Amino acid sequence: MSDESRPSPARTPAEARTNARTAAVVPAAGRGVRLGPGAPKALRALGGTPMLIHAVRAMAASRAVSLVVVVAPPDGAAEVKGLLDAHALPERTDFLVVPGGASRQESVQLGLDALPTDYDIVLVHDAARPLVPVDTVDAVIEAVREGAPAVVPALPLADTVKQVEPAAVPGEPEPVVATPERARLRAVQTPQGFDRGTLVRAHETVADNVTDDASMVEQLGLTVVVVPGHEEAFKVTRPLDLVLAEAVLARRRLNDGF
Ligand SMILES: Nc1ccn([C@@H]2O[C@H](COP(=O)(O)OP(=O)(O)OP(=O)(O)O)[C@@H](O)[C@H]2O)c(=O)n1
Ligand SMILES: C[C@](O)(CO)[C@H](O)COP(=O)(O)O
Repeated sequence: MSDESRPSPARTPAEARTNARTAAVVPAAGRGVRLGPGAPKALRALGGTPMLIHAVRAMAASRAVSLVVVVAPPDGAAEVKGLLDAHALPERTDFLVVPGGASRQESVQLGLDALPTDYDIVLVHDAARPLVPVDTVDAVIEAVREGAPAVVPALPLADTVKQVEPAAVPGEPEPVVATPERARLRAVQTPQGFDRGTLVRAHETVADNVTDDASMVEQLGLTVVVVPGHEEAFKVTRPLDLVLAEAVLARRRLNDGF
């Protein structure tokens, strides 16, 4: 039998993923209680543009991402659709908007339910991380394409971390019970990337209210791998984070000359 007529060997899952289509689910349904009173966090302005639009653009900046599913505040789907219509995305990128749920896990699940069948790689990206650079997005996708079932971008920690016994009475000093070895700790960011079947199974299996999708995959007993995260992929959680995000954006605009 000549080489040409020989049937090609069965493809491994990793090979099958080389040409897989990639979608990003962007949970944006949170209130942003820690940021303080105001509109839902994802709709608050950063550099004059809603944080959510920055996050969606960050996903669409990757040439590999052809669909972004935005999970809107439960009563804000129409408003979010209007915002996305008003802020152009690259022509290659479609978007869908679905209403979110009461927890982050529920919101991600609702986003996954809306995904068309022909997407095999899924990114989950917090709307609250509006400034993640495209190189980080691409590194996550590349690691999933190469065969990892779950990939997280992460950074080493700058602070020492203590494990404490939470105080019985709020405000009382908390006793330290352990100091984990810092060199082995990482602060995890998004987008987290998944083989779609793995993420769907994780959400079907793990019923707790988990805020980190990759940890659900860990609970299935599968290996999650880390790629380098980026300082600018930080999560806007508290008021000072918004000040920092404005400063990062202003520096980018200065560097880009607009
Ligand atoms: N019911 C929820 C809760 C959170 N999220 C999203 O999950 C991401 C990460 O959550 P976090 O930063 O904790 O946002 P909030 O839950 O809004 O913050 P807080 O706990 O301060 O209210 C955010 O993009 C948020 O919009 C969501 O889609 N649905
Ligand atoms: C997914 C995440 O951003 C990874 O750091 C984080 O777990 C979200 O947690 P939050 O409590 O919803 O902020």
